[in-house]
Amino acid sequence: MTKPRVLVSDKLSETAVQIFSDRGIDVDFKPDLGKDKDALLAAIGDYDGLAIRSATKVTEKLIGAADRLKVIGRAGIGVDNVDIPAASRRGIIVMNTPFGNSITTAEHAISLMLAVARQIPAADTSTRAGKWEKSKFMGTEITGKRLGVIGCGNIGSIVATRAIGLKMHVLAFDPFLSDERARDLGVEKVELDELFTRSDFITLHTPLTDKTRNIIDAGAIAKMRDGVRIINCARGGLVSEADLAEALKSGKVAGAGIDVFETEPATENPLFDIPNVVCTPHLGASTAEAQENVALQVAEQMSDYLLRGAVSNAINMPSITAEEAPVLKPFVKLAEVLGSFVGQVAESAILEVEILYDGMTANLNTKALTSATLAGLIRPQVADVNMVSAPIMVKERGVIVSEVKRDKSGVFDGYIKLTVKSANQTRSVAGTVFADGKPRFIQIKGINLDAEIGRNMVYTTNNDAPGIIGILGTTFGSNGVNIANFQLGRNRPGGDAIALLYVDDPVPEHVLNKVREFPEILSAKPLVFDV
Ligand SMILES: NC(=O)C1=CN([C@@H]2O[C@H](COP(=O)(O)OP(=O)(O)OC[C@H]3O[C@@H](n4cnc5c(N)ncnc54)[C@H](O)[C@@H]3O)[C@@H](O)[C@H]2O)C=CC1
Ligand SMILES: O=C(O)C(=O)COP(=O)(O)O
Repeated sequence: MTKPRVLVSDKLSETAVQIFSDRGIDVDFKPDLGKDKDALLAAIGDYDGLAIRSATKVTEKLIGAADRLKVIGRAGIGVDNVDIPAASRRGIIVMNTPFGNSITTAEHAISLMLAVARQIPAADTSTRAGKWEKSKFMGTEITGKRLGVIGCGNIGSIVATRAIGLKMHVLAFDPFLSDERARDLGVEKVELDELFTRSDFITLHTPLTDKTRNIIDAGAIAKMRDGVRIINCARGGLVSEADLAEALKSGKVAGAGIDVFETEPATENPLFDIPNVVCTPHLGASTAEAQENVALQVAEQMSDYLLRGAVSNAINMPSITAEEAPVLKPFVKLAEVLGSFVGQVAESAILEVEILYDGMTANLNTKALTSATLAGLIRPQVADVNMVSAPIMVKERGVIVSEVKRDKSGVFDGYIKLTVKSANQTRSVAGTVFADGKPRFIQIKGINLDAEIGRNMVYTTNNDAPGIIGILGTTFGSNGVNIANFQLGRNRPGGDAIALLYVDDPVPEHVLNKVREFPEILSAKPLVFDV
């Protein structure tokens, strides 16, 4: 295996570089490259992995030039700077480090809240200027005040518990916050409008999505208490800067603590000229501790993926642990082969896919196996597809996918059965992995068999009549096609029958046509499997 190559294009701790090198990965540490779009575009084609923070914008254009890229690792939480659908379509895994900087960011939100409440930056500047303006900087106490937390996930809940420690009453709005979790945290769960109308301070901790963009705008501010203070340590774009600036000028909003901006780096901004606004340059995650955490974690995760196929904290792919990866590998192969079989024989548009996990296969990572099945299924139509891109591509095509799990029901410890409904037919194929670690077909069209899977195969459907073995054996043999393995099956004597032949080399079309001339042979298809 050639050594994977990783580019670090943002200011990550050098711990990341050390870890990549120690794990045997070639690493280029170019912390300023992320800011230079053109240089990054020119360089990206040489790398298998890209490690970033928020300064590198991973656009569709960049992904289009990333011919070798397999993984993007975000040393941090927010991945709104990565075009995830574009990465998924190209089969590139996007992973983040969901906990490494959350305490640090929560602490920054609390710091900004206190700094705004007591106008510490302005008081500092004034004092250093020799003004001693004691009465100008009258503050507000936070004890007993209501803090509204919008988004009560990792960071929001840390902020909430810290604020409770500071004797604040916390109101939380988060559509995914359960009553039980709210009780455990000691917060009052409320709807957004109630949070707006009752809070003295409001802090934002949601990701930036189409739903959360401008969650605080003029309309939201109008519902708030006069003199409310707003803290944004999550993402610029959650708060309309123009509307906030107006509300600060009118006095409706008494102060704001802003770490993140609609456009970053923010060198000019409508908020900069307004007093009672405390600004920091996206420092939420910037502590030595957090930066060590996220650098270490992202480098370990990316190395595990590039070297061992383990997937953790991926946004666009189910997790696969390093221990699980080798166990799962033959079943991933089996799943791909099952999908590939149907994908190669299907003649009309696929409408529905059902994957049945029987016995021990139901206890494996079926999400990953389903992704592999889908990749095999659509690879005959879209060559450049893998476990990351297959689910999104299948979804884009409107195909309904379902998974069924059940206890062991037959002679095998477990097997996978794929049933695919297309416009004019329903097809099914089942397989398992034998003790030798190799996948086998055990059923096709409901007909039992035990077929070894080779790279080149021929699949025929035929009438159950005498002489089929002779027809296939003689026609192939007289045309120089060597058969490695031959499997026959039928649903009942004289009924539907199939044959599956594992051949040494691809069978030329003119030889298949000769086979097709026999009236007993209903169809003959060449198949290729990546085994
Ligand atoms: N300033 C900085 O340097 C940093 C900023 N961040 C930002 O903080 C954000 C939150 O991080 P975590 O708490 O770790 O994420 P998380 O995923 O644990 O929590 C986000 C919460 O927001 C909730 N949410 C989603 N849509 C919502 C909506 N419409 N209204 C209310 N709640 C909604 C989710 O249910 C979830 O509980 C990140 O997405 C990132 O953008 C994160 C780290 C550092
Ligand atoms: O982790 C996040 O979401 C952050 O916003 C931190 O950003 P940064 O890594 O400091 O550029």
